[in-house]
Amino acid sequence: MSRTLTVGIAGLGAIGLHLARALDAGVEGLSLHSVAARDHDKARANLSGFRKMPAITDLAGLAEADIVVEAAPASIFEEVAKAAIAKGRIFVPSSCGALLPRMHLVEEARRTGARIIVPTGALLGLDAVRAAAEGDVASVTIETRKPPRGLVGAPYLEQHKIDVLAVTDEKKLVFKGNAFDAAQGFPANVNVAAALALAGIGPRKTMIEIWADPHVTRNTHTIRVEAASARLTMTIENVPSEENPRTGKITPLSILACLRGLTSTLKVGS
Ligand SMILES: NC(=O)C1=CN([C@@H]2O[C@H](COP(=O)(O)OP(=O)(O)OC[C@H]3O[C@@H](n4cnc5c(N)ncnc54)[C@H](OP(=O)(O)O)[C@@H]3O)[C@@H](O)[C@H]2O)C=CC1
Ligand SMILES: O=C([O-])CC(=O)C(=O)O
Repeated sequence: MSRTLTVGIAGLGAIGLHLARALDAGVEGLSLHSVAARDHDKARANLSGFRKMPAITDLAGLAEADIVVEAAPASIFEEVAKAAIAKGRIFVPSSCGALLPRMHLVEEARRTGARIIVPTGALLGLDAVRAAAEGDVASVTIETRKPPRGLVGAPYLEQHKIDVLAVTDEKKLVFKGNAFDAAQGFPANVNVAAALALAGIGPRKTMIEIWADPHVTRNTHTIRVEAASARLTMTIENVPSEENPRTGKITPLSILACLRGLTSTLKVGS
């Protein structure tokens, strides 16, 4: 019989709170152990209806759990990651764009026996991309189209004085480049490109276009892969979450599915 794995969650926002609720409702093989939040009073209020109250801890305290899920702003990614990896835990990052310039954490995990498991998150088809990348891949591209409010606040837009809220008529290409640069310029908007890059041919070769599109209501991502084994064209249209329009509602569900796969007897997909 496999044992129950405990879960700690950093951040109780669009991803973290939904995931915490799902775990509290009961998932075989998993138990919610602790959460870290910026505002503990708000966290206590959010957790008040829970069947079993998790500990409210600081970021380092999360590493007492077997699995640490990071669901917080990218700015605190390293603190969460380092503590979990130092203790040899399973680290599941949401802000996976923040992993790209910190690949030394993978080396550190190798040393401590930790695992870093990047969930598919708001994207799709990473099983097929990983499979294709076991063979020869000529190109991987992603086109991201979001309602303008889903891009507000990105440092790249501020640096280039692009006011996405003024995009009300024609859709506008606001960024074209590689996934590494996109993750720096849009740390809260294109984690999907980082996950795709890690699944496939890496952040410098994975190319992305980001469009502010007033005609879409959903965060829409289209992946195209040209490989020796297959040609992939896949689109996901994510319903933005109420709490954070940058984040698709599918993201906490994807992380839950990922966590379930860590303990389930029957696992589907690679
Ligand atoms: N991999 C993927 O496919 C996706 C990744 N993401 C990424 O996941 C991350 C989380 O997204 P989302 O849940 O939408 O973000 P939210 O902004 O909704 O939630 C983040 C939470 O973190 C909390 N927080 C802020 N500072 C700290 C701190 N020092 N310690 C503990 N908690 C803190 C915030 O609290 P407060 O509100 O009180 O400040 C908030 O509750 C983001 O980096 C986002 O870009 C999002 C979508 C898809
Ligand atoms: O990748 C992200 O950070 C979020 C995103 O695009 C989505 O939720 O569709």
